[in-house]
Amino acid sequence: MDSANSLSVMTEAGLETFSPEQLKAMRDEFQRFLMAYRFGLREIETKLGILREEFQHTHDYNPIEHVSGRVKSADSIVDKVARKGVSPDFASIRREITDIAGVRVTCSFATDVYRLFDLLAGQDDITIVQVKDYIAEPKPNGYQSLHAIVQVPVFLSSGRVEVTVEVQFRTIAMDFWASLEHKIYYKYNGVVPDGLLVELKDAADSAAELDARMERLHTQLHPAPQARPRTGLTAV
Ligand SMILES: Nc1nc2c(ncn2[C@@H]2O[C@H](COP(=O)(O)OP(=O)(O)OP(=O)(O)O)[C@@H](O)[C@H]2O)c(=O)[nH]1
Ligand SMILES: Nc1ncnc2c1ncn2[C@@H]1O[C@H](COP(=O)(O)OP(=O)(O)OP(=O)(O)O)[C@@H](O)[C@H]1O
Repeated sequence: MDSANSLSVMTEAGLETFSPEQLKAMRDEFQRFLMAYRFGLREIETKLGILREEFQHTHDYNPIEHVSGRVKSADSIVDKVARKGVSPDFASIRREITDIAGVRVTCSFATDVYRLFDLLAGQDDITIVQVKDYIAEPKPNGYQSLHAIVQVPVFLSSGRVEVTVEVQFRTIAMDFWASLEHKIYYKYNGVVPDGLLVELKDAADSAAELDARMERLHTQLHPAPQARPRTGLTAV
């Protein structure tokens, strides 16, 4: 073994030494593991892009303000594996860490949040693993969003794999609040002073009120479409 380039690591089995070839194989396996998540992310982004474009064309209305996606960094995965006490093997990480690929869909109105969720969830290649509705039941700190853990098929040269993706649906106001709260949480290392927590909860309530007002105004501008007289024509 080329001891100059080998690496010794203390594992549960004791001190283990890895050769350069073994290290390269581990790196390749990790890259392949992450690659599937990149493809899964792309599939979901494509589905959302299609819904957005088709909705604009058919209804002259765009329910999506913004879509952002990310694959968790290696450091962030390692941190989360340690924090949650997940066994450090690919099968366990795949099963337990469900937000390695994540997409955030920002809509103008809460009705669009649910509409988008229904349109994505209703697609027959999408499997819904879990839904958390923090809009119907906000977190105690005021956080609101609709979270869905979904699986989407990706076709690799080795065959079909189901990739898990976390999709967060929220309004602009919810997103504004969440990004500020995230910054505050990190600035105070998770120990936010009580006064700030109260202000944040108050701001979340104001954001929810603003959402409700904007939705009411929007409904006046765009009343729910009336049923059209039947013409015998079928729209595609
Ligand atoms: N800013 C902000 N983001 C949140 C909050 N709660 C959840 N999120 C976001 O939503 C993600 C998943 O949250 P949950 O669906 O509640 O998942 P969980 O059960 O807490 O599991 P984790 O993925 O371990 O956080 C987080 O990684 C954040 O991106 C919150 O209070 N503030
Ligand atoms: N589903 C998602 N879609 C898009 N962006 C996300 C999603 N989840 C988190 N992010 C963003 O990705 C960035 C990196 O986050 P990271 O993956 O390190 O941690 P996290 O998911 O926020 O938290 P945790 O590791 O505790 O689950 C942050 O700016 C975060 O807001």
